[in-house]
This record gives sequence, structure tokens and C-alpha cells, in this order.
Amino acid sequence: MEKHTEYKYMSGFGNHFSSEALPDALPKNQNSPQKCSYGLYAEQLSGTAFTVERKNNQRSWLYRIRPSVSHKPFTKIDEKTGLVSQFSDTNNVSYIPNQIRWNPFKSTEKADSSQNINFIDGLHTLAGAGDPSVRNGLAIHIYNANHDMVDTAFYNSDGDFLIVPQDGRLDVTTEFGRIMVSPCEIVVIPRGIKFAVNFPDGPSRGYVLEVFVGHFELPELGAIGANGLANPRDFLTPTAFYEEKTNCDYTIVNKYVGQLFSAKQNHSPFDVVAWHGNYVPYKYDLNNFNVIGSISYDHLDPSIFTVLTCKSAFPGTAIADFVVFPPRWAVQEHTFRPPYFHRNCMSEFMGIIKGKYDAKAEGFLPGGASLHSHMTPHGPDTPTFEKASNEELKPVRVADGSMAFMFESSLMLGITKWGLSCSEIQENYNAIWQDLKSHFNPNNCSGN
Ligand SMILES: O=C(O)Cc1cc(O)ccc1O
Ligand SMILES: [Fe+2]
Repeated sequence: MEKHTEYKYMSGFGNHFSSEALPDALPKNQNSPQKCSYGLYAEQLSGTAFTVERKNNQRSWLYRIRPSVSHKPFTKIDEKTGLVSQFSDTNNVSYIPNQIRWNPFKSTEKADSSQNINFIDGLHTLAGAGDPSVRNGLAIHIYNANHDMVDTAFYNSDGDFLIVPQDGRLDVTTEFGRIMVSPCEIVVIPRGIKFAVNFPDGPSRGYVLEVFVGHFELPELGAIGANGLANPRDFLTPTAFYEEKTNCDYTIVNKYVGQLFSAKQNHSPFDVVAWHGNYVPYKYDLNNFNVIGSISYDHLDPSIFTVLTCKSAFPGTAIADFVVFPPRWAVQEHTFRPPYFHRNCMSEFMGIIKGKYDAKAEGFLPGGASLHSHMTPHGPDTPTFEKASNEELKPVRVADGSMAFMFESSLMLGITKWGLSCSEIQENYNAIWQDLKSHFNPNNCSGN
């Protein structure tokens, strides 16, 4: 694919957007004219059932040079992939309550620099729950890749991808336009949308949250009021872009219930000259997050850091929340300021894009990850506890130059065979809490 230099976006979350790469390419006042301008084909892409209530209904209309259906039949890719999507398969997935942490992911089976690994080949599933065939659950993948997707496009039938680049930018071409995504930005590609990833910075690494049901939305603001957290205007959707490539050898790769299929076609799938609708890809710069926190006392729950949520059928209970821990001020008085010791009825998967995380003095590193499962105890490590229990409580910057994140889920996450056997797993993670000593003194009620 030719290298792109221009990236144009429209701002807003959940908008009904319209975009044309040629003037008047969008039909006026209707979706399916008998003949579309420029001889384009009209095609609808539905992201929700036709009958979903209006406020949640998502679909877009694409006006393209050839309809998507002009491809040869799909055949299964037999080569072994790192992908897992059926988390009831206990041959491949283990459910264990231990605290787990991984060093920065570097060596996937295939991702060594002597081989060309594109975004799809570089995906390895670490953990997940449920099954896309019954539209419930999620998967967490790591990508570790070094090669552009040349005349290859991917679409996922299983779920929406929320991609968190950690090392290296992603140059993403989608049917809706082009998106450049840097570390500390995220990109969401809802299911069905074809895209191709190039790596302008060479070998690249990151995390992917895939939800098998629903779509990501902004969390409610409740008592916070009309503004705050991730503001809708900071979400960016690309403008229409098309390439006209015919008589070429294009491969469309589809993930369908965790298996990869490929189909050939002789034209580029990135041939959408105009589109309108509210089912779209978008990116968001995490540096724009408006951080809310306690300005009096106590450490508040991390739900105040929710960027996007994918709701389950149970009110207030997410299939997955995407939560960030950006740089901020800590000013609370008479308070243990770092994250508290706790046990949670949710799974907490964490990663770091850059810098440090305020609950861990060491061992939790950019490009690495941790998993604290349902009701599994966790919290600050010993040095963090000792320091924060004794420090002078001046206003301080927390997480300066850092960006950690969490995928928090009400589902119980199984860990894949790869996730448990890879060389990055920290064998002795739990030791970080073993020297938390007793400070109990029945004769000293003051705590000092
Ligand atoms: O476990 C973690 O580090 C994540 C987390 C952060 C926080 O500020 C409060 C609770 C929580 O689970
Ligand atoms: Fe936690």
C-alpha cells in the first residue's frame, strides 16, 4: 500500500458523521439511490441489530467503488496462530486465582526480527472470558510485530478492538479513512470494519482489548456534571479516503470465532469514496483525559479514571472498562494516598505505556502487564506501603511522565497456555507482599 502522509479527522463521540473524498459523492436525502454518483455502490454496515432502540442503534452507509462481497470464498488459515477466543477450552486456558505479572513482552514465538510479522501474525491472546459465538466475553491480546500489512486487510467478526500502542506508532488505514495512532493514544475499531496496520517506527508492541458483545461508550458522569473524564470532542474519526487499485492481489483476513480465514480479491477494500453514519472507528489521546480526584481525604475508587466502558446486561457492571492513570496531583490530607489493599469482585488487568505506577515501586514495567483476578488480594508493594505510610503529605505530582491503564471486567479471566508459559511471566510476583510486616501495637492507638 502506498505510504500516506495526510490524516484528517472529525471530532466527537457517537456523532452521525458524513464525509466525502469527492464532492457530492454522498446521495442527497436517501441512502440507496437507483444509481449512486460517480458509479459507486451503496453498502450498509450494521454494528447493532436493525431493531435496537434509536439511542443505541449504530450503522453506517458506505459508497464504494466495488461492494465488499466482490471477493473469492474464504478458506481457513491452517497455520497455527496465537489467538484464542473460546475460554471454556481448558486445554488452552487456565483459571487460577494467583496474582500474575509479566515482564515487558518481547519474544513471541514468531516475533523475532529475522521474520516479517505483521499486526495479525503478531497477535497473541493472553487472557479472556466467554465466547464470541454466543456474544459474551472478551479477550486481551498482546501484539508484537515488525512488518506492514502489504495488500492485506483484516476485519474481525468476533468483537470490537480497543488497541493501546505502547511502543511505536500505528498507521491504520480503515474503510472510513486513515488514522495515525501514537503511544498514549488509543484506537477503537468496531467489529466488521476492515483495516490495515503499518508500523512507521519499525518493530512495535501494544495491547488489545477485544469485547465480544456491545460497543464501547462514554461512562455516565452522574454528580460530576456535564463535563469531565474523556470529553466527547477529543475523540477523532477519520475523513473518507479511498484508493483505486484494480487487478491486484489483495488478501482479506477475517477472524471468525477465533479462527483466521482468508479470501482473495483483485481490488483494494479501501475504496470507500464517501460514507455517513455513527458506526465508525475513532482514536483518543489519553493526555486529554480530565482527571477527577479527591481534594480532601481518602483514595477514591479508580472508576473515576474510566475512559470508555462496554456495558453488560447488569446495570453499572461492565464487560470491560478501559481505565487510565494519567499524571495528576495528590493533595489528600491524613490519607494513605496510593491504591489501597483490596479484593474486588472484578478482574483487573493492568499495563503501562510509559513511566511508573504509584502502587508498585518496581517490577511493573512499560510493555509488561499484571492480572489480579476476582477476589484475589492485591495492593501496594512493601516499599510503597512503608513510604506512603510515613511521608509528609504535601501536594505532590503523581505519575509524572507516566501512563498506566487497566482493563477491568466483571468476567472471570482465564489465562492462555501462551500467557502462562511465556518467558515474560514473573515466577515470584507474589513475593512483593510477603515482607509486609505487622505494625500492630495494642498499646498504641494513635497509629504513629
Ligand atoms: O489494583 C490496582 O492497582 C488498580 C486500582 C487502583 C486504584 O487507585 C484503586 C483500586 C484499584 O484496584
Ligand atoms: Fe486493584
